[in-house]
This record gives sequence, structure tokens and C-alpha cells, in this order.
Amino acid sequence: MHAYGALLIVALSTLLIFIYNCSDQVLVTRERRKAKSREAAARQVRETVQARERWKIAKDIAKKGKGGLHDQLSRTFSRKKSAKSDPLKVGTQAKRGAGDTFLAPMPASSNEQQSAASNIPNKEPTNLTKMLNSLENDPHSNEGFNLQIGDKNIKKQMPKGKNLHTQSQILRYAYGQIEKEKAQQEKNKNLTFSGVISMATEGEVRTRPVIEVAFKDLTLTLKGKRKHVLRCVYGKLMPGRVSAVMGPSGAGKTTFLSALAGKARGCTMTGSILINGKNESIHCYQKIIGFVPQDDIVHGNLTVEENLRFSARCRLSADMPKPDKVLIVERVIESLGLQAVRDSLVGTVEKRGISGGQRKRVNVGMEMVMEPSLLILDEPTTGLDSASSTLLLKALRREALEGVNICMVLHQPRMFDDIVFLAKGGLTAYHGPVKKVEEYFAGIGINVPDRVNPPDHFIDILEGLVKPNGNVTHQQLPVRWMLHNSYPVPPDMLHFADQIAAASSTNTNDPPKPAEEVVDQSFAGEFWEDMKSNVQMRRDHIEATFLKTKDLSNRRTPGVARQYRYYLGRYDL
Ligand SMILES: Nc1ncnc2c1ncn2[C@@H]1O[C@H](COP(=O)(O)OP(=O)(O)OP(=O)(O)O)[C@@H](O)[C@H]1O
Repeated sequence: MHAYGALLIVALSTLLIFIYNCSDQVLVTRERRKAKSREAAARQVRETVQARERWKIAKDIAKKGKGGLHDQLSRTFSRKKSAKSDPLKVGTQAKRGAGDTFLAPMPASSNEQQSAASNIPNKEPTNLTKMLNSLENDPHSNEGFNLQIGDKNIKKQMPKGKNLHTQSQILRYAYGQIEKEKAQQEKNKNLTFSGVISMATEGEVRTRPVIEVAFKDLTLTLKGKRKHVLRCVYGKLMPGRVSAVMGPSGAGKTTFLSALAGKARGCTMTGSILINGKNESIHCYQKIIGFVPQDDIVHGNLTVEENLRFSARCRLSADMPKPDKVLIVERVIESLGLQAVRDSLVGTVEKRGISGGQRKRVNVGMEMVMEPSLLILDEPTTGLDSASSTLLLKALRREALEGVNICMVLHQPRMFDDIVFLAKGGLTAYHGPVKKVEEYFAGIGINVPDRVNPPDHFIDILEGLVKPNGNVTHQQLPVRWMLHNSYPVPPDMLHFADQIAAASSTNTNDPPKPAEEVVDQSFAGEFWEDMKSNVQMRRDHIEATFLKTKDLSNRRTPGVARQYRYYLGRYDL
């Protein structure tokens, strides 16, 4: 009996060791098979596209040939006909009958032109096109994208997932769509921004709900410490535009993004954030807000594709067909240039995976695949080389073309529409279109020297590294912005307003007073305040994690049980 038991244990252990050692091999083989089927699908789609191209060229040639023959015959017949019809001296064009088929093409009368035009389907510009035209002409216009959250058209505009079941069918569908989009892009190269959108909207492009974020007198104060980390911020982030937040280190850029995303912890927030003009909590839209923090959000033990697919399956609408989810993931892989490493493990500290730059792109991709309406990114290009950051910014630009509102902290000044300059203390020094930033600073006497990048120069001034010329001091810049926009100036900053007024009248410059008085506290008082702020921070965290807010995003994501199933079935397509 004992011998049998021991034998059974040994057999089971051997089996387990065998399974453990073979599991890697099984997974590798499975990955290889998947890669093969993907390559086959891509090849098939490419061949179809090439065949279609060849067919189009042949059709054009045939058409030209037919046109030549048609013209020749037309000339012959029209000579005979005109000789016959000359005596009748038909001044105006007679009605064309069946026998006139071979008549040479004649200039159509205006009536005919009109009727011909009326036969062409009348392509009225869509709402999105109209809006983008107006946005191009007036970037400050309050007219946003017209599609609102809760719009019933959103579902209608979704691409039909078709009844695709097998992996190769789904992949062929995804690659086919991507090839189509590439061809469209190639065609649209010379079009303007609104031209591209109008082409896109006339096709079968899905439109996302839009989020416009306006903030008024937004102030964040550290609980217990009464220190402002963000102060009196006014402005608006528009859908379809890329906004960059810039400023010196410690100015409060990350804090600003966290406040926008509803993730600011340990702070008391005053002022208001309006979503699409309504005073609603940003938490109600969490399902359609993407947030890429500075730290990694990727799973090191999954491959690039698995990470993206897992995020898409858990965060896209549960009603969306699987092929459409695959298409979205493929599109993101393509636009972030991750094709070459799609099957590579992301990696952990112990196990080396993809490079740091690729990892950063996967982080961004994790949020792009959930098709956000508001995408917030904290330094997405940090650590990337120039080519990779250009690629990433281009991918984000394409997202903006779909109406996504993008706001990110950037250090490299390029490829964005609006800019927010934060000065130390979380105060705004400028917020508006990038085109007008130089004009604004020149208006207050700050000119950019030759061969210096304007945003770099302004950040150096805000940091206090470069002294601005004239009577301006870097501490005055936020108050100058408040006065420029007639925003109320906080009482403890009024002396800056007085300095500015005095400087403009007498050209004198008083030494700046300290912005905030430092209150000396006893050890016991400091200890008590620290304790209080720690408890409040914990309470904030628990509230944010466990308290449910009303969802207004109009997206029904899979429940926890289903997400867990996706997690367990990570190798499933
Ligand atoms: N919850 C918090 N608790 C304590 N201090 C905080 C908190 N949030 C923000 N701060 C402080 O606010 C200031 C601004 O921080 P933030 O991370 O927003 O700066 P930043 O502009 O993003 O800087 P960097 O460019 O260096 O990342 C810092 O001094 C930071 O210590």
C-alpha cells in the first residue's frame, strides 16, 4: 500500500515537473502559430490590395482606350450629323434622343449642368466637418464637436463587427480595414486638417463622444499644510486639440493633470471643473478618460500584444464585437510602431524585455486602445529618442483628429495646438493657442532672442534662470496673466498688481515681498497637522477606491467576473 502511494506521488510529481517544463514550450509554439496565422492574414490582405490596384489600373487604361475610340466615332458621326442638321440651323441644343449616343461631347447648358449636379449625390458637409472648419478659422470658438455623451448615434456609427469567428477571419478583417485607412491617408496627404476629417467622416469612421473640460479658479491645497499646489487656474481644454502643459520642475504640472483626471489625493479642491459646460464630477466619465502616469502601467509578464488586448477587452464597451476590438488593437500597434515587438515580453526587473522607449509607447497604447475621449499623459515622451517621440506625437495627433481631447506634460516644444504655462506655486502664466504665446509675452515686454526656442525661453524665465528684460520679474508673470484676462487676483498677491501698475506708470521696481508668509509652528503642532493630513489622505484613497459615482460615460464595460475570465484566458484571441 505504502509502495503504491509513494509510486503515485512520484508519478504525480514527475507529471507536474513535465507540465511545468513544457508549459513554456507550449506557449512558444502557440505564439509561433498565432504569428504565422497573422502573417498569412496580412499577406492575403496585401495581395488583395495589390490585385485591386492592378485591376483599377487596368480599368483606367481600358477606359482611356474606350474614350479614344468613343471620341473617334463621335467625331465621324457628328460630322455627318452636323452636315445634315446645318440647314435647320439649330441654335440651341436639341433634346438628345437614343440616336444621339455617339454625338461628340458638347458643353452642357446651365440647366443640364444643374440637373447633372442634382443627380450627383449632394455631399453636404457633416457636422464634424463644419465644426472643424470653424475651429480652423477660430480656434477659440465655443462650438465644440456636436456629438455629445449619451448621443444615440454613437452606436449606429460603430463599424459592424460582421459575423467573424475564426482567428484568421478576424485578422483579415482588421488588416483589411487598416490597409483601407492607409490608402485613404495616402489620398488625403495634401488635404487640410478639416479636409482629412471631412473625408474620414464621409467614410465609415466611428465618432467618439466628446469631452470639453473647462476649469474656473481651480485651486488645490494640501490638506493639513495649507500649502497651495495649484492656484487660480482658469481655462478650457477643447476636443480635437492637443494641449501641452509646460513649466519649471515642481510647478504643479502633474498635480494639474491629476486634478483633471479626478486623481488628486490628499488635497482640498476649490473652484470648479465643468464637463461639456455642466457642473458634473469628472468621476462620472472615468470610463472614457485615459490617464498615462509617469510610472509604468504595463504588466511585465505579458507580451506587448497581450497587454494591449487585455486593456482593450476590459475597458472597451462590452457590446463591441471582438473583431472591432482586435482592429483597434492592431491600429494602435501599427500607429505606435510596435509591430516588431508585438510578441515580445514587456519584461520586469528580473527578466529583460523590450527597450525603455518601446515600454513607454506600450504604456500610451494601453490607454489608446480603450478609445478615450479625454486622454491625459504625464511626460509621455520623456526618455524617448527624437524619432520615437515624433512617432508617438504623430499617433496622438491622429487620435486628436478623431475628436479626442489630449492634454499632456511635455518638455519638447512641438506638435501641439494649445499651451498651458505653469509658474511655481501652480499659477498660470499663459494658457491659449501656441501661435499666440509669443505675441502675448512680447506684449508684456518679453522678447525671445534669436535662435532660442520660445517655450524653452519662457520656461527659463519662469524658473528664474533667465532674467526678463525691462521691468518684468518672473514672480509677476501669473498676476500679469490674471490682469490680462480680468481674473480676480488673490489678496496675498495684490502687491504684485501694485508693482505692475507702478512699473507701468513710474518705471520703478519695488523689491518683491514674499508671496506667502511662513508660519512657524511648534513640534507638537506640526506633528498633529502631519497626522491629520495622513489620515485624510487615507480616507481620500478609500473613498476613491470603494465609493461608486454615477456613470455618465454611456459605456458599459465588462464586469469584474468577465475581466477576471479575460485575465485567466490571456492567450485567447
Ligand atoms: N499629495 C501631495 N502631497 C505632498 N506634496 C504634494 C502633493 N501633490 C503635490 N505636491 C507638491 O506639489 C509640488 C508640485 O508637484 P508636481 O509633481 O505637480 O510638480 P511637476 O511640475 O509635475 O514637477 P516635475 O516636472 O518635476 O515632475 C511639489 O512640490 C510636490 O511636492
